Amino acid sequence: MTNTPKQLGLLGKRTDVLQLPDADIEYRPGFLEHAAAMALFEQLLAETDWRQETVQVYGKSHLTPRLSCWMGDAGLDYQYSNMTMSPTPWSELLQTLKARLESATGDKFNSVLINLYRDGADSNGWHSDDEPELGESPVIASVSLGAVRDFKLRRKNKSGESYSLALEHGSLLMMRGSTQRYWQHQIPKRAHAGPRINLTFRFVY
Ligand SMILES: O=C(O)CCC(=O)C(=O)O
Ligand SMILES: [Fe+2]
Repeated sequence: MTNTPKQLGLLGKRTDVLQLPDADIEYRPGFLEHAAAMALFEQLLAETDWRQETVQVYGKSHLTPRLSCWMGDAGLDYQYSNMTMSPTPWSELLQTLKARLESATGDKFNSVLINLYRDGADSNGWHSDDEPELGESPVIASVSLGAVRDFKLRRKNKSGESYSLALEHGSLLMMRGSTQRYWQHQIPKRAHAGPRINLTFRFVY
């Protein structure tokens, strides 16, 4: 089944603003209607050119504990955890979702990193999306599909402040302003979790 723009129906009006210092984070559960989000998940799972990237950590090569695909406007190159990625051209499906996000948020995006967490053993370690190409105040729109996973936040300073949020199927998480400068985030492993797809729409300068 192919998603038409109409089938990518938006539902939720509820927005939770996380009250974290030096961060600007909003969570919108039910941003996508359940069935539309399910269809999007199935189509992305089947049609995405999934790859397992290699990263260098302290001079050693590691396979990332998830699959991913980088999609975006032609000519964009992007550094992510010491790897350079050239984007796959936009699919019609994700161009449609991008347009919906742009009208819902008022922001512009020219690329998306798609992650597949095959099961609860897949994860994403502590990081900030603070590469110079994302500008001073990166705006990141994160759409979650499939299994619920915990999104952990921790302050970069020594205050020990942290926060945990369950990212639900069909939800949208917006990160703006100084969030990446002062906070890190991660998706830890989780026992018995089913597959999950996450899309982080970004604007690369
Ligand atoms: O899977 C997620 O919700 C977060 C993904 C993420 O942080 C990233 O790709 O930079
Ligand atoms: Fe991230």
